[in-house]
Order: sequence, then C-alpha cells, then structure tokens
Amino acid sequence: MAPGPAETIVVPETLFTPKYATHKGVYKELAPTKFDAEIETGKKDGFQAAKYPHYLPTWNPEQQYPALEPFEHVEHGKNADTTFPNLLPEGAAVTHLTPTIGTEVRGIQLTSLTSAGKDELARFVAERKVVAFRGQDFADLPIEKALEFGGYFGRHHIHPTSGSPEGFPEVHLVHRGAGDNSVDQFFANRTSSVAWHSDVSYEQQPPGTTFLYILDKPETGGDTLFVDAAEAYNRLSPLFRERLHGLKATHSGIEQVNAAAARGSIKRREPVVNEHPIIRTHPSTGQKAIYVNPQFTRDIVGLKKEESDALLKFLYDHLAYGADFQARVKWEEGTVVVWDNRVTQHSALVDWKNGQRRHLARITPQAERPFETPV
Ligand SMILES: O=C(O)CCC(=O)C(=O)O
Ligand SMILES: [Fe+2]
Repeated sequence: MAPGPAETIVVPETLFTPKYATHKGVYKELAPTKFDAEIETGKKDGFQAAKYPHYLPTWNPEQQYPALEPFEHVEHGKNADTTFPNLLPEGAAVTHLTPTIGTEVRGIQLTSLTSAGKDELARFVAERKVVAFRGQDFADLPIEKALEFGGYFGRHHIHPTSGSPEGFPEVHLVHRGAGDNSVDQFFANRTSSVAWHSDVSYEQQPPGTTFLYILDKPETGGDTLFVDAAEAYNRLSPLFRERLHGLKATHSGIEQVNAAAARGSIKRREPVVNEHPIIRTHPSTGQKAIYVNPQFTRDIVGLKKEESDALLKFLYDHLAYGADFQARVKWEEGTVVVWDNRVTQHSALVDWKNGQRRHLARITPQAERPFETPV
C-alpha cells in the first residue's frame, strides 16, 4: 500500500501539561550513566538478578527523534504459500487454541526460517491472529540479530515513551514486579488490569506483524489476552456493519506522553493524532476488522460527542465481552508470541504474586496506513 498524504497532526508543545516542561530538567538528575551504574551494581530496586540484564529497561532523555515519515510498507504475507510448507514442515506440532483465534506451534525455530518461511509466518499470523511459538532461542540472540529478524516485516517502531535496552530504542520492554511492591500497588486505585488495545494505533502507519518474547516470568499468572477483531466484525448484523462502513475515528498519542511526563519519564517524539477507518481491511487476507480501542481512540469523526461515545462504548464492550472470539496465551520459558495488530487487540494481565519479575521484549514493525475496502 502506498502511504497516503501526511495528514498526521503534530501536537504543539503548549498543549502538554505544565509538568512536562519541568520533567526534562528533573530527569537530567537521572542521567543515563548514573542509572546504568545503579543497574550494573544491582542497587536499583527491582533490577537485581535479572535473567537477561542486557534487556533491563533504560529511559534515555537524549533519545529525541523527529516526526515519523511515511514509508512504503511491503506486506510479505500477501504472496505467501497458504499451505505453509516452509513455516510448518512435517514435524511441526500445531494446536489451535480456539476455532478463530490463537494457535500454538512447537518443533520449529523462528530464527531458522527462510524468506519464504517468514512470508508464510506473516500470513499464518494474519489468519490465526495470534500464534505462540514455544521452545524458541530468540531471547538468546544478540539484540541486533533479533531486530534484524523483526525488520523483515516492516520498519521498526520506536516507542515515544517506553523503556528499552540500552542502545536499542527499537525494542519496547515490559518489566514489572522484580522484588518490589508494584503488583499490589497497581490495584491501589483500580479493580482490574484489563486494558484492551492495539499497539500505538495513533501512528499514521501502525504496526502489523508484532513479536513479544518472554525473558523472565512469574511462577504463574501474567498471561496475555487477545481478541479477534475480524470475528468481532463478522458477528455484527449486516445493517449495523453498513452503519460503520465509511466512518473514521481519531487515535491520540497525547495522553500516553502526558502520563509519562507526569511520572517524570521521557518523550522521544512529539505525540500525534491520526484518523483511521473504524473498519479496516487486512492487506493479505482481505478480512475486515474493527479498529477502535479504548486506550487510543478518542472520537468518531463527524458524530456529536454523545453519539460517538455511545457507538465507541458499544464496540469496546462487544470486543471486551467476546470471550467466544478471544484467546488467552500462557507464557512458558522460550515462548515468542506473534500477533497481527491490524486484526486483534490484546491486554496484559497483572495478576501474579507481588514481588515476582515479569519481563518481556517487543519488536514492533510498522505496516501500511489503515485502509477500508468496499463491501
Ligand atoms: O505484557 C503483556 O502481556 C503485553 C503488553 C503489551 O501490551 C505489549 O507488549 O504490547
Ligand atoms: Fe500492547
């Protein structure tokens, strides 16, 4: 898909909370060198005894990037062999978790895939929505090699705020709970950790095939939930689908940057707001899927506030309650989970025993600008 004209709105600095103006200064006291030294000497709370210390998160305020430029995305799944001979040769054990979403694969190594195998991977994941590859050596690769693998599927997304391994801002890290009180604290003022979203949907070209791999896990808990947004679309009546066709919604990255600022963290880029179709088409399967999520979608273009809120609430509830088109992935050591952010949403679950570490790394190739095709 050729990218469309650049209509991304870059939000002026003046719209940030006043806190943001001071946070850069405050953050200087946590200059990366001191921070890194604390990690190395194991002094920083929660950073001791990591299995993968080179994957511990750092937030380097010197990582400052210009607005993302449009790029031409190549969808490798498009020309893939849909019998998957290179991805799933004889001997691969394939178990579907549910009829429409979720598959577990054992007996193959992602890192040994040829280009044809990677093309099939993109297509297989688009069809199955989320696939857990067990027994992988991926986490043991040098980070450059892991990025080289992921870079086949699209341009690496650099997250505006998240922690990343030192020197690799293209890797998004999830790290919580190591010897600290953060799991209990999490529930101090909320009742649930469920937060459905499609990653960074505010970007003009949000991610497609996405990789998340486990580095360290709690004894039990910390599963990840996924919902099949294409099946969610299929469940709607033809009349209701018709109402959704042609509508667009805004997706905003402003609040995420503001929240990071409020906790004294970094901003790698100015946040953006983009409009995307509410129903997007997958470029290789041609499936239509609901593409609004409660984390980043703000309003439906052209509707009044109450109308927009009501319609979005219906769609969010429909996705969230759809246990009959959801899958729950349990992490095992050596698991790489690959999902297609264009046709799914997901949520981490913070339900494990306080004090245990949960540590994952995400590689997030960007894909095409979302588009809608006629029915
Ligand atoms: O921690 C998880 O299970 C998922 C976190 C997440 O939303 C992501 O990595 O995109
Ligand atoms: Fe996510």
